[in-house]
Amino acid sequence: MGRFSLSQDLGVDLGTANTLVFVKGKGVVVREPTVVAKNIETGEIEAVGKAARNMIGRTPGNISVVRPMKDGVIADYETTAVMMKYFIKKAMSRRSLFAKKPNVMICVPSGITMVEERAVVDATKQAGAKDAFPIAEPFAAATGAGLPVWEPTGSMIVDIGGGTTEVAVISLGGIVTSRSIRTAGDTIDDAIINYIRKQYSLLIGERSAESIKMDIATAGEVEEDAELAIRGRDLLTGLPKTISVTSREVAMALNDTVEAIVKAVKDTLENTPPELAADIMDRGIVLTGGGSLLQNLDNVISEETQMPVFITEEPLESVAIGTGKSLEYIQHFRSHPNVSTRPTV
Ligand SMILES: Nc1ncnc2c1ncn2[C@@H]1O[C@H](COP(=O)(O)OP(=O)(O)OP(=O)(O)O)[C@@H](O)[C@H]1O
Repeated sequence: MGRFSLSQDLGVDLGTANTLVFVKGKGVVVREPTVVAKNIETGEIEAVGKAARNMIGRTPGNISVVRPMKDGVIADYETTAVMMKYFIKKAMSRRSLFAKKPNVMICVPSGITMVEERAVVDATKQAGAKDAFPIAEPFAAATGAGLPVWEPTGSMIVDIGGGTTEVAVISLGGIVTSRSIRTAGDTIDDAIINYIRKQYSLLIGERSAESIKMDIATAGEVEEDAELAIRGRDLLTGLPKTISVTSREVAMALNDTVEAIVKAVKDTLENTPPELAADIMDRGIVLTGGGSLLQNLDNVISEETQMPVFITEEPLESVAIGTGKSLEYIQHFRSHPNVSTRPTV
């Protein structure tokens, strides 16, 4: 198997919520929110990543904070390219900035269209890559989670990110069957915002919704009810107001979203050839992505599918690690169109 040996090749997880950069030989060196703050009047970039995220909902009129990725694909091309350039530069050591441009393995949702994939490849090159190699996100996630993706055994991965949930069964270096739905962490935040608006006539920001999700939200039945005070703007009086929400009511608000994720898993299992389904029964389903940290979601998936379910050790990093690791097998990918990696022209 031919190997790429350029030392500064990179793996990039260009996510809807977070962008991570993996440097060969070093591991994940950049973990930043996929957020950019722009000055609307001058068009200049004011902040990128964490600094920009801290500005969400707190900007004056001339600054706009944008999330250039939506549902796993590029929503704002120029901003994505500028942001990636910044992250790639940050990831590379100063010495290597003068060396050759890096090859970049970049993950894309498995349900991506050719046009959307082309945009990712072009943006990566615009950001400074010599060449860009797209890799299907669930394949990268499974590789990063340490599953035996190249072996003749069925591995099932469920990667729940910010914008997409990717479910795939992998065997012999290829995706045997998969589902990609645009329901994930962001959908949960939106469901929380909508619930609080309807129930309490209170408008809360996306960061408040995310803290509700991380602190008290649960999938399925709630055993121990928890409460959280939350601030927003009263839609009736227009004034700031604090209310208290419970995990039980939030769990109800999330029912549809959780159901959609469970359905994607079940649909994929239904399409899985019996031998591979037997392997998955033995080895279990592996969850990755930040969304897999929603409390009790692993148990709900396990109950609904009657399969063992495990959350990987570093759910937020699996895709980036897998993307980086896969750089070594680039030639292999070229002969596996199912993995979605093809050489770019
Ligand atoms: N403890 C937690 N509980 C629930 N959700 C969480 C937790 N931690 C992170 N998340 C959610 O995980 C999501 C981000 O996950 P991740 O970084 O894997 O996604 P991404 O790769 O950016 O998105 P995508 O793969 O869809 O493009 C966000 O929606 C975030 O709110």
